[in-house]
Amino acid sequence: METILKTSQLGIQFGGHKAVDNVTIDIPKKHFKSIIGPNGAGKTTFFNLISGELQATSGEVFFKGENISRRSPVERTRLGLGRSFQITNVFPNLTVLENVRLAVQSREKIRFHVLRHFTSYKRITEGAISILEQVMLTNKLYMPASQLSHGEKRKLEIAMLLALDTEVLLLDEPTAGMSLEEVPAILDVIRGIKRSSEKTILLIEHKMDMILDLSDSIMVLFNGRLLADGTPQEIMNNETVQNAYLGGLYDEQLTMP
Ligand SMILES: Nc1ncnc2c1ncn2[C@@H]1O[C@H](COP(=O)(O)OP(=O)(O)OP(=O)(O)O)[C@@H](O)[C@H]1O
Repeated sequence: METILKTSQLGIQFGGHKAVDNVTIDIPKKHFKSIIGPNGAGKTTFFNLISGELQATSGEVFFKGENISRRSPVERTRLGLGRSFQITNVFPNLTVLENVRLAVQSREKIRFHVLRHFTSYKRITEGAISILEQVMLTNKLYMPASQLSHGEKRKLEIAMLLALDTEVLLLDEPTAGMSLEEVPAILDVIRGIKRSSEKTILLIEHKMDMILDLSDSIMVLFNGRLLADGTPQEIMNNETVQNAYLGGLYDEQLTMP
């Protein structure tokens, strides 16, 4: 399968600390890759280097063969790399539908570099509703965003990311801060996006059940370095990964209150 995203010896240093160190990966189109590793391993920093929030101090990022290492976050979004916090913030007093409609409108602006959009109100509303169907929020269309539960807010964030309609989605811990009861709903949403679309998805998560359920491949970061990259089966059976991360993770989960 054709490569859509590639990093080559990518790295960034903060002071003397290499937060991401020499990471080379190749992600095929329509692939689902999860990124795991202990706290502080460099996962979010790696996302920031891909999305352009941070400029690499070494190495390169390629999107569809083009070196995008010097491009801004907005330019990268325009090319097709979407990350949830790049989009307009959620407006708490606006309804769910109004928020997603604005996100659809902002896509038109990002795409066509224009300050005024000429797309019809009806088409934008229909687009927004179809995205809200995907994230299972159509029962909350007219609820102000501020009144949503935490889990529903994360669904709204995913909806606003989908509204950008980028080929690559970067999801950074979509279940963070959720109650255990809310997790299956987000899992269903992500599973649905994976099943029904042409998107390439990169997911940072700590919940191993979810990762194993969704991933085509998993990369493991440890101290900024790529410790392993392989199928879920290969990663689960990898002794180095077991020793460095998975063993500890399960101990942690077992001792959690
Ligand atoms: N802007 C920054 N300035 C200085 N240090 C930073 C900056 N961003 C990240 N770091 C450091 O880089 C390392 C990697 O952080 P990062 O947030 O990428 O880890 P992570 O794997 O996403 O962790 P977590 O699972 O806790 O979210 C950490 O030591 C962090 O303190």
